[in-house]
Amino acid sequence: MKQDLIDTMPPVAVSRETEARLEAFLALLLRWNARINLVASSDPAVLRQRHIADSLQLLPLLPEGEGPMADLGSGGGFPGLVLASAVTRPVHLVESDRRKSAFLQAAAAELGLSHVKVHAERIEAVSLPPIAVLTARALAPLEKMLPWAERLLAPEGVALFPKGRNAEAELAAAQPGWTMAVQRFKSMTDPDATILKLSGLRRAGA
Ligand SMILES: C[S@@+](CC[C@H](N)C(=O)[O-])C[C@H]1O[C@@H](n2cnc3c(N)ncnc32)[C@H](O)[C@@H]1O
Repeated sequence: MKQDLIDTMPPVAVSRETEARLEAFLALLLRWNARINLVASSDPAVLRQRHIADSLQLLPLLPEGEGPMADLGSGGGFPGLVLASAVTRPVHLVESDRRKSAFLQAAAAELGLSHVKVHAERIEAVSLPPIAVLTARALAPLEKMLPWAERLLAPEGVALFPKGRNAEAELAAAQPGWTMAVQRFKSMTDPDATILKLSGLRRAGA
């Protein structure tokens, strides 16, 4: 496994249009969160920092171009729907929980994000076009996600996985059986977190 040193994330600026979409998204999230459990906190300041800013920091790491993106286990829309508010490429959100996927569908419609497609099904079964950039936050250990990533990514595709303090342990556990290049980026929103950028993911010996 090729490993690169940690890079520091650049600050993320978004357009006024995206900011307005994110404010509308926040209002919708708070409304739905009163009925279904989408996020633990209902404090707008916490949601802006811990969820919206945390998701937006992936923006500068997206590969160039308009190749499709997929976010696995999107939950309340993090990071997938937040990123979709700032990009024009097709975005697939995969979320098997029916109530959460209904929220994602309603949010995409209300924000006018016609490039978003919500898949209310399990990652293991979902059928997607070859994916240029795959994201997943707080979903599963790397060991479990790599086979999903391998199945869904285009040959030149990259995966962006925000990870907590166990990032290195997860990498070590997942390493046997895979070749890939790994870049690490320090999270701007959580001093203990690292964003892993994986490319060239292949089964060892394949
Ligand atoms: C802990 S939540 C994280 C949600 C969001 N990514 C975030 O960071 O706030 C994990 C989400 O993944 C979904 N999920 C877990 N396993 C899944 C699977 N195999 N297929 C589809 N969705 C799955 C769950 O329903 C849940 O909404």
